[in-house]
Amino acid sequence: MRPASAADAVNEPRGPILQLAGVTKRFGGLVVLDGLSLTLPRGAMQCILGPNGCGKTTLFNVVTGEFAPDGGEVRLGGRNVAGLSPYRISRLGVARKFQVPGVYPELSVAENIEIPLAAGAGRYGPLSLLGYRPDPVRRDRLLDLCGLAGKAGDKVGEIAHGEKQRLEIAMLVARDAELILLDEPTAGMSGAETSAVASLIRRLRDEEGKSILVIEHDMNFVRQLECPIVVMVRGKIVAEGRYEEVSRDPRVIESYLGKRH
Ligand SMILES: Nc1ncnc2c1ncn2[C@@H]1O[C@H](COP(=O)(O)OP(=O)(O)OP(=O)(O)O)[C@@H](O)[C@H]1O
Repeated sequence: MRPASAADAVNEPRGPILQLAGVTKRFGGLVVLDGLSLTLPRGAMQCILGPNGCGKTTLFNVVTGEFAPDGGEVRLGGRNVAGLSPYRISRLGVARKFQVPGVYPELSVAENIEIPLAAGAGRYGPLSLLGYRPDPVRRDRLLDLCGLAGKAGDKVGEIAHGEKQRLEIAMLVARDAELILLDEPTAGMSGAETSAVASLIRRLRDEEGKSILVIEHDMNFVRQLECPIVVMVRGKIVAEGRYEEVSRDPRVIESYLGKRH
C-alpha cells in the first residue's frame, strides 16, 4: 500500500482540478499576474491566448511552483499549493512541457516511454518501485496515441521535430500526470505536424481523461483544439469563450488575426 500523500488531494474526484483565485505575481515594481482567476474542470482542456509578455509563462510557473505567488490561491484538486516546491507539485500529478522537446535522443522511441512509466510508478517514493513491472501494453497504447507505434525501435535523435514533440507529450502521460501544461507545443511545426499534435491532445482529454492547459499563439492550432479559450491581457483574464466567440474579440483580432480579419 502506498503511503497517504498529498496526491490524494488531486485524486479527489469532485471539483475542478485547478483553480486560481486572485493570484498576484510581481517582479520588483512589475505586476505580471494581477489578481488572476481561472478554473479548469477535471478532464477538461483550456487554451490560454495572450500577447507577448502578458504573463502566460509566469502563470505556468506559479502553477508548477517555480514561483510562489505574492497573493491569492492556487488550488490543485481543492488543496492550496501556493508556495509548495516544484517537485512536490510534480508529485501531485502536474506535468509541464516546454517549447523545446525534452526527450532522450540516444534512446529508442519505446525506451523514451518506458522511462517515465517507471518514474510514474515511483511517484510515491522509492519503495513503491519495488513491485514495479514493465507494462508493455500501456507502453504500446502510448506509442499508438502519439502515432509512433511504427517507430518504436527508432533512435529518437533521428525522428522528425514534430514526432519528438508528440513523443514528449506521451511521456508526460506515461508518468501518470493528471494535469498537463503545454507551452506552445507546435512552435516551429508544419501544418500537418500541427494537426497531428492537435489530434493527440484531444485524444488525451477524450480517451485518457487528462486535464490540459495549453499556451498557444497559432490560431489555426487553437481552432483545431476545439476547447474553451481564455484571453489574457496584462496579467488578467479579460475574455473567455469558444473559438468562434473569442476570434471576434477585438483584442484577439488585433494580436493574432490581423486587422483585416
Ligand atoms: N524571473 C523574472 N524576473 C523578472 N521579470 C520577469 C521574470 N519572468 C518574467 N518576467 C517578466 O514578466 C513579464 C511576463 O513574462 P511572461 O514570460 O510570463 O510572458 P508571456 O505572456 O509568457 O510572454 P511570451 O508570449 O513572449 O512567452 C515580462 O515582462 C517578463 O519580462
